[in-house]
Amino acid sequence: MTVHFPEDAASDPGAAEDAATWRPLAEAARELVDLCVMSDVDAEEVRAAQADIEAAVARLRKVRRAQTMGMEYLAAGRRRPWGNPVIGLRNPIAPPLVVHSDPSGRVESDFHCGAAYEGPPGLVHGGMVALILDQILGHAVGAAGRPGMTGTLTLVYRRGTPLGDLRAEAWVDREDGVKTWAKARMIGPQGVTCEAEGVFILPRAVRERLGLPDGN
Ligand SMILES: CC(C)(COP(=O)(O)OP(=O)(O)OC[C@H]1O[C@@H](n2cnc3c(N)ncnc32)[C@H](O)[C@@H]1OP(=O)(O)O)[C@@H](O)C(=O)NCCC(=O)NCCSC(=O)Cc1ccccc1
Repeated sequence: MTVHFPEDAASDPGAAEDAATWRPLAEAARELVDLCVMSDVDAEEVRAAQADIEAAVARLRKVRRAQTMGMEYLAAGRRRPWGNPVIGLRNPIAPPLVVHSDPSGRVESDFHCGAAYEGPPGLVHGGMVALILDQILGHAVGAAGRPGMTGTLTLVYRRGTPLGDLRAEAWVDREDGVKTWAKARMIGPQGVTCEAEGVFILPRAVRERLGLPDGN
């Protein structure tokens, strides 16, 4: 089974222009998220900032899309994962990761997790670690031409993942019929912090739509 879905740039000619408009907004909002946690200004400054944010929100909500970006672009046969919470360039809660991949399914990303992702003091929340590893496992199977949904995700937290600069790596381990196993690891300054394995399956409904025989 080899399935390739259209890549953003090739099938989405307006993407660069739209990204130039929206990316800076998300970057500003990301810094805002960080400062909601880290700022130490006085109460008067906080209230003034709140009024500024409310003014920006009033501008942005003048026009709201009818459905999410994922759904809208899927209907047009394209992909624009800009709302994705790990890689989405329009999503302020995404670090965001820039993921590099090759056709064998090896993927890697160097990224930064700041104070907004803190779980235990000084450490990245374990759910965030799982989120990031799940995402890059998905990239690995997709890059290898075997995209799918996570069926089972297994995580082993070896040591705490410190906030700051991090690296995530993933690769395809094996495949059997419609199932693909991929492995991933999170790496901090002291080495591997978490190892993950995912079983990815292209849902039956999609297999049937694409005319893919089960088990091949
Ligand atoms: C699609 C599936 C997982 C499986 O359904 P169907 O296609 O109907 O399965 P079918 O019954 O045809 O069995 C076929 C074979 O598979 C086996 N098998 C079955 N289930 C499991 C299992 N759970 N785990 C392991 N194996 C399982 C089953 O035994 C059989 O094996 P066999 O051939 O006999 O050896 C469905 O339950 C589902 O949609 N779950 C929700 C998934 C979801 O929401 N995930 C989170 C969102 S994704 C995300 O966020 C990450 C991401 C980020 C970026 C990019 C990409 C991804």
